[in-house]
Amino acid sequence: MRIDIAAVGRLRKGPEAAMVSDYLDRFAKVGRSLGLPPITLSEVEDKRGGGMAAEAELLERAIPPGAALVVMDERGDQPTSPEFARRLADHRDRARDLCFVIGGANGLDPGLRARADWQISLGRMVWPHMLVRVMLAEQLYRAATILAGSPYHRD
Ligand SMILES: C[S@@+](CC[C@H](N)C(=O)[O-])C[C@H]1O[C@@H](n2cnc3c(N)ncnc32)[C@H](O)[C@@H]1O
Repeated sequence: MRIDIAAVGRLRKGPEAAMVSDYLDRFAKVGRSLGLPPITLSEVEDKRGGGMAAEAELLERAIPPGAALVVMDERGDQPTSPEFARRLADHRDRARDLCFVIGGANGLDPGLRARADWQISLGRMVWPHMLVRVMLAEQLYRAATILAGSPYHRD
């Protein structure tokens, strides 16, 4: 199994980048004993201003073939953290690759959203995509701690 995050835009050095890196490191440490691989983050950038369609093409290239596609979108499902953890474990148990996709300032191409296996919302409000990276990385770490039975998550 592999787990990827494909995101539009380059995250410069700063607090968000530090938090993403910290949560992904923590995920890798906890995940090791759970059979969860370290997460790979790929950033895509369309410098020619081609909008959502051009970004979708770049994202498609970053999504590993055959991976279950999970798009982050405010219109999606709102799983609880334990439900999210179960879904992660389910993919691990079926050895299915997983790729989370985060759009840029324009949002995600409707075609990409339509072909997603799962659309996850972090609430109905729209968040800046850099914060969505932090929140997703934290939820992945939280999911790993739930699967490990550690007390980080409290219902
Ligand atoms: C600034 S938002 C783009 C908003 C854009 N106006 C739209 O209508 O989609 C950038 C990206 O962050 C993610 N995002 C923003 N808010 C979110 C939320 N509440 N839940 C899940 N993902 C969110 C989505 O992937 C979105 O494409």
